[in-house]
Order: sequence, then C-alpha cells, then structure tokens
Amino acid sequence: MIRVALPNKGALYGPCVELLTSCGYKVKKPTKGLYFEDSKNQVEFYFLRASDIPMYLNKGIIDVGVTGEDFHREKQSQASKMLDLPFGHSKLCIAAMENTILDDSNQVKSLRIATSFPNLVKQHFNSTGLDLVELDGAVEISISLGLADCVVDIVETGATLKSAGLKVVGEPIFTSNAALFSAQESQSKEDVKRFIDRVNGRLIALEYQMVEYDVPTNLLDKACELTPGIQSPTISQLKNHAWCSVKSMVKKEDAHQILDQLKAIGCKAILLTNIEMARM
Ligand SMILES: Nc1ncnc2c1ncn2[C@@H]1O[C@H](COP(=O)(O)OP(=O)(O)OP(=O)(O)O)[C@@H](O)[C@H]1O
Ligand SMILES: O=P(O)(O)OC[C@H]1O[C@H](OP(=O)(O)OP(=O)(O)O)[C@H](O)[C@@H]1O
Ligand SMILES: [Mg+2]
Repeated sequence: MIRVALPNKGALYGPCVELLTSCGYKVKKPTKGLYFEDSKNQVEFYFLRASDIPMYLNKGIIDVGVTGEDFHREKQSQASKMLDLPFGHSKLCIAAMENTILDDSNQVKSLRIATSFPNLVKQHFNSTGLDLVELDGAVEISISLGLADCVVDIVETGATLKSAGLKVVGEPIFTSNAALFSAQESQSKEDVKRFIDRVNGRLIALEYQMVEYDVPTNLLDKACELTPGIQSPTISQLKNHAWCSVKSMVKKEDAHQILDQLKAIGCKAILLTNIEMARM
C-alpha cells in the first residue's frame, strides 16, 4: 500500500480525481471523511488541504502528493517534483484597490500586505522587515475591511480581484501549476515508481495523438521526416508493394498541420486518433 495525498477541494480537486480515474484508480472522497482505499491498486488516498500536503510529504508520512508549486515553494518542502500536471495554472500577484496610485511595485514594501504566502512575499522583496498580515484565505476582502493596504494572492482569470474592486500591481511574483511530488524516502519504492509511471503515461496520452497513413514507397523518407515519432515510426508494407503504411505519435498541438502536410506530399487514408493511455 502506498499513501497518496490529494487536495480535498478547490481548483485542484476535480482535475486530480479525473486524472487518477483515467489512470485506472478508484478515487472517491467520502462525503464525511478524508480517506479512501483503492484496495485493487494498493493505494490509500488521503484528501488534505493543498497547503498542508508539503508538510506531510516532508515528514515522509505520505509517499506521493499533488499540490501547487506555490505551496511547495512557500512551505520550503524537501519533497521532489516528479511530474508537472496540466492544471492549477495560476499566478501570485500583488493587488491593491483600483483607485490606488502605485507607480512601482517596490512602493508596496512599505504597505501592510495581506497574504497566505508570507515566505514567497519575503523572498520576492528580499526583505524581512515587511508589514505582513498572514491569512488562510479570502485574502481579497482584507483591504476593504481595513486590515491591509494591498494583498498578494492567487490570480487565474482575475474575476475574484475584480469583484473585490482590486487591480493587479506590477508583474506576478510567482507562476504556479499543479505538480506531483514524492517524499524523499519514497522515491525508490517500486509501488511509488509504478504510480508515477501510470500518471506519466496518461499525461503523454493527453499530449500526443496517433497518426496513420498510406504513403507511396518513394515518398516514405519525406513522410517520416514529418512524423518521426518518439522512438521511430512503425512502417508496414501494403499488399500493393508501391505503398507503405506508417504509424507514428505526433504532438496534439501540431497534429492538424502535419495532416495537411502529409496530404500535400501525396499520402492517402490519413487517420488521427486519440491515445487513451501510454507506457514509455
Ligand atoms: N482559480 C484557480 N485556478 C487555478 N489554480 C488555482 C486557482 N485557485 C487556486 N489554485 C491553485 O490551487 C492550489 C490550491 O489553492 P487554494 O489554496 O485556493 O486551495 P483551496 O482548497 O481552495 O483552499 P483554501 O480554502 O485555503 O483556499 C494552489 O496551488 C493554487 O495555486
Ligand atoms: O482569478 P480567479 O479566476 O478569480 O481565481 C483566483 C481565485 O481562486 C482561488 O479561490 P478559490 O476558488 O479556491 O476560492 P477560495 O476563496 O475558497 O479559496 C484563489 O484563492 C483566488 O481567490
Ligand atoms: Mg482556495
């Protein structure tokens, strides 16, 4: 059995459950309770606060955990990042009331700053003498309540700041995404390696598609240049020896252009399919 920690709510919860379900894990947060055992796959899932997961990993209590890079850095975690995950993209931004005149984000140094990320703020301003107000959440309301003059908070679309009458000041102090981390002492466990390999397989499946096409044998090299694959394309001979069939993985973002190019050089029966899962 390995222990895996997932955020129990918020922006990372849904995407985490979806990712692990597509990897064949049974992930179900009980209505009351923070633990679920997937006995078939020998995994115990713990649903914890995203901000607490680095501490559990640091102490080696949990083998693997998903949280944001921002919390990993804020909590000065010793856990190792194993995989970047394609969700939880956000920025830590300085924000102040819309009518505030701040020409330079350095002026913020002398203001009362409310945040859930005190260490990242200190690191950013390279200063220990800041007037920091540490809050667990709902940071955006602290200015209108008179607790702070500005905030450093998570921004994705900017809707939360806007509805609180705030604007971003200067450049983001940190850019984050969700990631899968492993406790130092768990990295060599075979069960942990298998878990990470499965998740990585699904991430590759999401990033690539499979293209298959028929190509005249004299154009095979030219076509393979367009579809080199990861290792090498698979080539099969058609019954009509003047033609070959090629199968190759292509990056999803490039797939449609590659299909256009294959058609343009004379390939036929060009098919593009999604990949459900991979092991590389
Ligand atoms: N709107 C968002 N879009 C994308 N990622 C986000 C968003 N909000 C938060 N995150 C990311 O998700 C992680 C968890 O954030 P957050 O602290 O908001 O969790 P939460 O479960 O909502 O807890 P809390 O109740 O303390 O706010 C962080 O790493 C953060 O960067
Ligand atoms: O820029 P936006 O798209 O508005 O997203 C940013 C907001 O999302 C998160 O809040 P969350 O949804 O986790 O609610 P919370 O206040 O309960 O943490 C985060 O704490 C910000 O407040
Ligand atoms: Mg939140």
